Order: sequence, then structure tokens, then C-alpha cells
Amino acid sequence: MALETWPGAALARTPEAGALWRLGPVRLGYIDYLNTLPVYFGIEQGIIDLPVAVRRGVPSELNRLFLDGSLDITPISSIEFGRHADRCVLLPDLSISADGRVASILLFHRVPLPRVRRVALTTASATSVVLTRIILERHLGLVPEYVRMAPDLDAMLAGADAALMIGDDALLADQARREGRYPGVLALDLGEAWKEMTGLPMVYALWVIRAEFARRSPEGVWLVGRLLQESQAYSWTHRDALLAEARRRRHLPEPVIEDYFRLIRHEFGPRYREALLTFFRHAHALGELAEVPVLRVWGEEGR
Ligand SMILES: C=C(O[C@@H]1C=C(C(=O)O)C=C[C@H]1O)C(=O)O
Repeated sequence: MALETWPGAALARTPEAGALWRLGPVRLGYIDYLNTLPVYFGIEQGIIDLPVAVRRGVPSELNRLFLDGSLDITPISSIEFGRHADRCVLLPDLSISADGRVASILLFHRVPLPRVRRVALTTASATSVVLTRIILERHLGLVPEYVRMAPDLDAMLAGADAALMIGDDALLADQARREGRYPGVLALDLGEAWKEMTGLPMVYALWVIRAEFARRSPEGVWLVGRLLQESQAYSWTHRDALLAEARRRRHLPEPVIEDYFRLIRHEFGPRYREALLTFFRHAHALGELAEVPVLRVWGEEGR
């Protein structure tokens, strides 16, 4: 997991960024999957100045770094936010979600679902691990056993009937499957299964602010929040460049990436908040969450 800095070349031009830089760079997390690229692309292109020190990692790594105090603002798995809501505030209008099919949260299975007894769960995920339990146990009425494994589909399916993969690992494995590398293996899209079960979108990740950072540096929070929105706007108005960058990062056919960028949503409006609370209630019923937390959103407290 590399530490990198993105000090915009023209930092000095932006007085508020300059002020923030003097406080020390914001320690920002970056999920090393395509789903986060549209949020950061503008900043990465140096179009928008943001004095930050960036740590890239898979969700479980960012979850851990945030909880041990090493990151100020970062996307984390929504279930981890639920478990530690007292330690953070949510950045408004930002999430990693999908309204139904998501394409990158996949349960690969080599026997029909009713015969699945043993499930390998990627060590990269937290939210989708719980979502898998909700779909298999509460939706399909199964009682499988689970093992955690690194995201390697061959190894996972050698030791289990089904395998949960997320993010680019899932996109790449599914591409290989569609090209015939895994004969007899099917893929259940858990976003689609969740929508079938609840009629709702699914919120996989949220951007959290460390409570102490929010207290110490409210101007930093405003700036980062605003620039992440501007960066997103840049991404969608420079769609071709965004797609080219995505293709440079991952060897996936263009239609697959285009489809994925249509499915992934970064909004967090009322319907998505309701969906998140529904997910939390199911997680609570399974003993995965001690209590359903209140959603504390930056700028909305005390309303
Ligand atoms: C849609 C996705 O959302 C994510 C799933 C996460 C999880 O399962 O814990 C965490 C962050 C996101 O990367 C994905 O990775 O495919």
C-alpha cells in the first residue's frame, strides 16, 4: 500500500488549500478499485488542487487504517461505519452504491445455490461479507459455513462451493468466467439479489471523517467535501478520458467498464440512506451489528 502525495502544482493559487496545507496534508484513503476512480479522477489529473497524503488499499485495509487513526477522510465499508459510527461523521452526498445489479459484488458458485455448504469470503471486504450472509441465510434460507480467503477464485473454489469476490477482482474474474475459464461456474450478483429481496439500492461504502479531525479542521472537511464533488463533476464531463484511464488500469473490455460506470452510483440521498438503515437492520438481526446507529452527516448535525 503506497503513500503518495498529490500537492496540486498550483496550490498557492488557492488560498484555502494553502491554509489547509499549513495544517499538514489531509490523510486521504483511496479504494484501489475502479469504483473510486470517478470520485478522484479530477484531483488526480491535477485539475483541482488538494493538499493530501493518499493511501491506496482494498476496503479492509482502509477500514483498519481509519480505525487505528491513520486516515482523516476515507471511504470505508458501510458495515464498518455502522460498527464505529460514534468515531466518525459522514461526508454528505458521497457513497459507493448501486440500485440493483452492481457487477462487482459477485458470489461465484460451482454447485446450484441450494446445495452450497461452504463459502469462501474475500478478505478484502466487510460489507459484502455481511450482505452474503443476508442473501444466503435470510433470503434463500441456507445455513452454510464460511471461511475467509484471499481473493483468488481458483483457490477459493478448490476449497469451497462458492466464493465471494468484490471490486476489480470480481470484474476480472467474471470476465475470465465469461471467456470460458471457469466452466460450470455461475455468478450471483448480490446487488441484484438484494434489490429482489428489499426493493432497495445497496450502499457498499461511505466516506467518513475522523471525529477528531472534523473538530480540529472543519475548513479541511468543507474543502475536501467540495473538491471531491468538483472532481466527480470533472470525471463525468471528461468521460472519454475517464474511460481511457480505467482501461489503462485494468485489462477489461470497454463495454464492461462503460456498463460498470453506469451501475456504480456515488450519491447518498434519502432513498440510499433508507436502504443503508435497512441493511443495518438485517445485519443487526444476524448479530453482525450491535445496534443500528444514527447517521451523523457533516453539516446536518443539530438540524
Ligand atoms: C461495489 C463495491 O463496493 C465496495 C464494497 C465494499 C465491501 O464489501 O466492504 C467496500 C468498499 C467498496 O469497494 C465493490 O468493491 O465492488
